[in-house]
Amino acid sequence: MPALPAFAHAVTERTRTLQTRLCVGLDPRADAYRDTAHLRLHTLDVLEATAPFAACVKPQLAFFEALGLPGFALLEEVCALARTLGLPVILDGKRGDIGSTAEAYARAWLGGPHAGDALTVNPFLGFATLTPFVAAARANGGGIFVLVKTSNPDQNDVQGSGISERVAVEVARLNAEELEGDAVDGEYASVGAVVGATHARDLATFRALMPRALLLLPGLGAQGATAADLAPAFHAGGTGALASASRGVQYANGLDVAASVAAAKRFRDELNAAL
Ligand SMILES: O=c1ccn([C@@H]2O[C@H](COP(=O)(O)O)[C@@H](O)[C@H]2O)c(=O)[nH]1
Repeated sequence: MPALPAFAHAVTERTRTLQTRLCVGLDPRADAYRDTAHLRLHTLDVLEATAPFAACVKPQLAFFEALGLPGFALLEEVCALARTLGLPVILDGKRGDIGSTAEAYARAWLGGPHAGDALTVNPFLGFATLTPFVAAARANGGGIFVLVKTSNPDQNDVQGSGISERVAVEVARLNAEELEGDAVDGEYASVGAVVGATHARDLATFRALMPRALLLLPGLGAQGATAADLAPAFHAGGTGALASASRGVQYANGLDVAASVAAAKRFRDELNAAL
């Protein structure tokens, strides 16, 4: 059997060791701060203070890109601090394009100077768009999370009528190709899937369709999803999924970092209680 992908293994180990299934999202919005220096300090503070309750961290690239060069510098700092804290980094960029451009995105975000351990990927251009991302993830011991069924209510406009299920089957195919042989409980391949925590009734279906995929479940907190509904996304032993909250942690009570810590701890505890 090939070596376990480092990203999936690291997340699963951290889940087991720290007993947390929470992914802390960082969406540093410029209008919440006096200036970029203030944004930088608060974002790094939130990351450091909430790390003990987190299985991983998910910076939303849009908020860093919106800051221009200082945003890229901050992203590097976030990734470096996360590594120091032992936190795997999922970059939420939702990239995807025709082959040559997808290759450049994959080089940039899964191997370049601002690289994370994993990246969210949009399959809308067709499954071939996934190829460079899958190759980069496998080569670097990283991961990707393919958008299967996003958390927003209007996803159905595009993802309904069986589209999400088709993408899920492709994710499962890629993972079966990677991890040959019988499934071993608690082992996951490089290709994960985004399934909104807001779709509680569909979680069991997507869990079954993609047995070797880590599921990233955004929508906890601000979008109304609650930890109590998420048990079907997990395997026995409580592995296989990461529930993500961004505003609900970073801005739990304005810019009060103690409130961010309390929120992260509460989400962690609620997720554990739901299993
Ligand atoms: O289906 C998806 C995929 C990604 N997101 C991103 O997650 C966070 C959610 O923020 P909250 O403050 O926890 O609502 C944000 O960066 C989204 O772009 C998502 O919401 N849904």
